[in-house]
Amino acid sequence: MRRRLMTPAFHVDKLKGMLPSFLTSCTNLIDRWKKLTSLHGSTEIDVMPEFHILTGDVIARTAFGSSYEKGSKIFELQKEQITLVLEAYNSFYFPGLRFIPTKKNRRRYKLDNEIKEIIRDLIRRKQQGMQNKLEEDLLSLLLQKCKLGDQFASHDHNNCLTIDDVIEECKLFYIAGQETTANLLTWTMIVLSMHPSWQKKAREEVLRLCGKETPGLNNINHLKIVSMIFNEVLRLYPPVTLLFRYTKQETNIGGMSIPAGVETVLSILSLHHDPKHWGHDATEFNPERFSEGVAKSSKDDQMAFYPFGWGPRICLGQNFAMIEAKLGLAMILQHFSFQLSPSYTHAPRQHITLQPQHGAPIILRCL
Ligand code: HEM
Repeated sequence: MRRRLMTPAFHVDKLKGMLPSFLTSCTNLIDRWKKLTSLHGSTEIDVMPEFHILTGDVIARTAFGSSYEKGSKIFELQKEQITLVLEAYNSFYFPGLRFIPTKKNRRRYKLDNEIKEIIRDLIRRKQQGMQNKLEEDLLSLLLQKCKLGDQFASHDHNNCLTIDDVIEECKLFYIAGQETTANLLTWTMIVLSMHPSWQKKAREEVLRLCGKETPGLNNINHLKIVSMIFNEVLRLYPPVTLLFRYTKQETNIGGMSIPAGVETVLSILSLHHDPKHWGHDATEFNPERFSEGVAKSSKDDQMAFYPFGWGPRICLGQNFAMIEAKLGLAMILQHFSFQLSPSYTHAPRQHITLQPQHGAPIILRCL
């Protein structure tokens, strides 16, 4: 039910309305990089944290509209919370530990309350503002789906979101949308630095379609080479490497019977690197394999490409992420050329998402 109510917020028409927010964040990134390169015409920079700033900024603006600064504060707190949760996950465990008021647990409760309080306050303000004019941000769109009656009730309603649902959705936008898209852009910069001929092809395409003008939805939709590159990066370095499914009832998959109550794991990473589907060059970067589209990309024409999952739980933010990534990369290619720093070490590691373990130091040159 939550998914059905959330889906319209990611409809292409709604994404069009969010374009100014995408462009503001991308322009801020380009301006920041221009300043950094202004003295010598070039500079070395770790692009991974840069893309975290970009994608966090995009989500804060698109999720919270005019209140994006408060939204950014939520994300900062959430980042701290995720770090604490991961620490707890990786440390010694005994039942009930999370209820003991240790220093870290107290900090986690405090963060949780603070986040919820800021979101409640944002919702209150939005609801007051919505009586005057409709905003196009995700929070406003979700609130239009809420018949909250008692504004701060958290009991279940039929066919609408409760205030607690809205809070959870706001948190999910950030968790699902920030790091994944930042990783896609980070790996793309790394791979295009390793393969300068593809960097050149991508830049030529962007300049042919957009010149030096700020790109819009019309021209980014025609970026074929850039799309092929993104697909190949998503195949080799999928930000989400595993999909989990729980069998509610006995299920048959490919002739194998799986009883109810079993947690199954699909390794997207293994599937994307399997020579059976991708041929002898499965581990190599070759965007040409996507030249006739995703459906014809694998050797045996069997669908073996699942960076956004599949089926009823497929990523809701897929179009959102691709618009953001295309705008960001197109603007970077318009303004900079780039190569890997000699200090770069290639070490992909899975840390929630697939990331370069030692960062992505890149030398940027202003064009
Ligand atoms: C390159 C970027 C991204 C990748 C690779 C990615 C990948 C995924 C994957 C693999 C899933 C799980 C699907 C499944 O279980 O079958 C997922 C779910 C989800 N993603 Fe994304 N995602 C990306 C960006 C985003 C963005 C930008 C947003 C929102 C702004 C977003 C929102 C969501 C949501 C809400 C779900 C949960 C859907 C549900 O449970 O029904 N994602 N994503």
